[in-house]
Amino acid sequence: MPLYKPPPPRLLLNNVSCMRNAQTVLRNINVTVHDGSALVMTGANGSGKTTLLRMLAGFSRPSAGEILWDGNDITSPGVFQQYKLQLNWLSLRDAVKDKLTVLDNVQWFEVLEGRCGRAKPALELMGLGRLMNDKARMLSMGQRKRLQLARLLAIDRPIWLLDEPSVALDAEGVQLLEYIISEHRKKGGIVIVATHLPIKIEDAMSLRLPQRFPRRMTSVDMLN
Ligand SMILES: Nc1ncnc2c1ncn2[C@@H]1O[C@H](COP(=O)(O)OP(=O)(O)OP(=O)(O)O)[C@@H](O)[C@H]1O
Repeated sequence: MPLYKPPPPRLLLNNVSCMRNAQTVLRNINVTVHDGSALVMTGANGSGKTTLLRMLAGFSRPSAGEILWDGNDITSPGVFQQYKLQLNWLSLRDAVKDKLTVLDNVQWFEVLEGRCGRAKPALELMGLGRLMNDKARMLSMGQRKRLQLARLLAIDRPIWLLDEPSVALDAEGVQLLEYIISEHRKKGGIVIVATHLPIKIEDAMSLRLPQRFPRRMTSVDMLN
């Protein structure tokens, strides 16, 4: 009788390490991520959160170890072309085009994705409905972040890589972020977040990256 072989995890970080300028930024990271799960990365400034997200996005390669998607190394050329279509990337650099309207800023990405009809509902959900026809340069920092989140919804890819997604959001914005993350996971989506600020994500795995250098006394310690 053939033995049942469970499917590989959607993502597997297998002993991933990263060197930058001859220094180790990340050492032997092991994480297993299945559909519908969330991973929250925390750690001091410079501990490597963005570096790990960038490797997951395929912008850079691990110096040792491997990142597997459905059991395949994401850096293999044939695999990477498929893998990158699974990703939705949100970073502090917002890639918002100031000269375009708020709606065009979302629809443009939607069209590139070969989709239509999601931009308006996504902007409404993120509370930007009445600003849709304004130029994006009119938006505040928090509104720009909401626009980025509307893009995630309009593009609707399964793996979300979010670098500091709650920065600049007000309390309602953070609740909306938590809501869309929860809804995405219900559909089997994966969410990987790097954050310094608390975000409520149910049953999330947590990865606290260690401080890279021995901590020196700062003026904050002296004040305390
Ligand atoms: N392209 C690069 N070349 C050299 N060093 C780099 C490069 N990118 C990042 N680093 C270094 O790698 C370390 C980790 O940076 P990273 O941005 O991943 O940290 P982080 O945990 O996201 O920090 P923060 O909380 O400040 O956002 C830092 O010391 C940084 O200087």
